[in-house]
Amino acid sequence: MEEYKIKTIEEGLTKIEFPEFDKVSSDAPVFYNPHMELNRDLSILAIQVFQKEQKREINICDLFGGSGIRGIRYKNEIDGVGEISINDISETANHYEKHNIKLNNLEDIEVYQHDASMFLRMKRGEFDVIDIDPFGTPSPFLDSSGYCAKRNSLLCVTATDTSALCGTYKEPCIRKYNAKPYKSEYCHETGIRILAGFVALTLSKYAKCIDVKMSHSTEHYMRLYLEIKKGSKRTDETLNNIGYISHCKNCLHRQTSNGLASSIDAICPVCGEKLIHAGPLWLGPIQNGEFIQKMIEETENKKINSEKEALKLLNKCHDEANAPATFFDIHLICKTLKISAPKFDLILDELKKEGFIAVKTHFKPLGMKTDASIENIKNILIQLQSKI
Ligand SMILES: C[S@@+](CC[C@H](N)C(=O)[O-])C[C@H]1O[C@@H](n2cnc3c(N)ncnc32)[C@H](O)[C@@H]1O
Ligand SMILES: [Zn+2]
Repeated sequence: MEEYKIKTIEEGLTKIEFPEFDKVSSDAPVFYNPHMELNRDLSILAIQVFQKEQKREINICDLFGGSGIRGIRYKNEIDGVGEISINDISETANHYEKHNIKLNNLEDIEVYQHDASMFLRMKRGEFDVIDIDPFGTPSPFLDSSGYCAKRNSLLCVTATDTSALCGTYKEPCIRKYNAKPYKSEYCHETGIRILAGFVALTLSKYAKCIDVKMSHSTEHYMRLYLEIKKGSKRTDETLNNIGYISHCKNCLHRQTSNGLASSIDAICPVCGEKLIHAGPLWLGPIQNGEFIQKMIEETENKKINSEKEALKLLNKCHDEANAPATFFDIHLICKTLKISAPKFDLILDELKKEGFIAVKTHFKPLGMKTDASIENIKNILIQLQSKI
């Protein structure tokens, strides 16, 4: 093994060492990204909540180990964990994973060197939690995850190819997720829904289906926490959540249509312009309020460095749980109306007074989720503007 200058970091209760590098990149001898600490902290909360709900010891697979930080933190910081399997295709990564297990005095962690898909194929039904954290897209590993995942298990999925999911260019999204994206003001939500839809469709061939417990889009990545259920009838039912979002870029109206091959309106019912479609994607819930509330409460029991940021995100995701798909960008609507934006909280209050759901979203600082129509929203903005 080559001699490297070693860097030591601490996350939660865990200490990790790996070869120092100048820039976070897949070229580093062993990959470590400090910007993913929030992702790892939230994973600890989500897996702990899952373990408590299951009321049993859980075995976890850290499929793309890198320095081993996830698997090692999961063993060190989550109660009720049995065996951990850390896998990575890189021999250097394996070396540091073993080193870091010793550094933290841990037992019941095995290190493997396999291609991720091969590993999942070999270990069918052995894991209660599978954590997929690859470079870029998780797409090539989802089929074997579907094959491996057992009934009532948790699948945690990271995607860092956000430009594909958000539709900066549509071809990569079609290639990787077999879905057409659209780069609207709410494209990060469309991206999460495309990812969830692709997982649901991929797993369905194994008669497995998803129940989204929590999801978020943060900085350069998206993350999903999915409880996996089994059964063909159940899977058929959840596939009713697959559909399309249609958007009018003239008046900003949007609508959803469930079903893979259902008929979709071509023309905006508000202004008569042509609608643009994104999908197939997941139109079912992408936040579970009860699960997220338990994650919020779990922060009391854990030492996480990102606590403030984690709580801010979790509270917003919690409030989004009962809101409909997509959100409105207040600045963009005001721009089309050629008025200045009233205070955000005033807009939310006014919509709520009129009986609508109106909440902020973690996706965008001035994003608003509501069941009000674009016409309702515009009327309220004009009324509030006239009072300024
Ligand atoms: C994004 S890093 C993992 C980071 C780690 N989970 C963390 O939180 O720090 C991706 C890792 O996957 C490994 N890898 C790449 N292709 C793989 C494959 N086909 N099968 C298994 N591991 C792979 C790389 O060696 C790298 O360590
Ligand atoms: Zn329109």
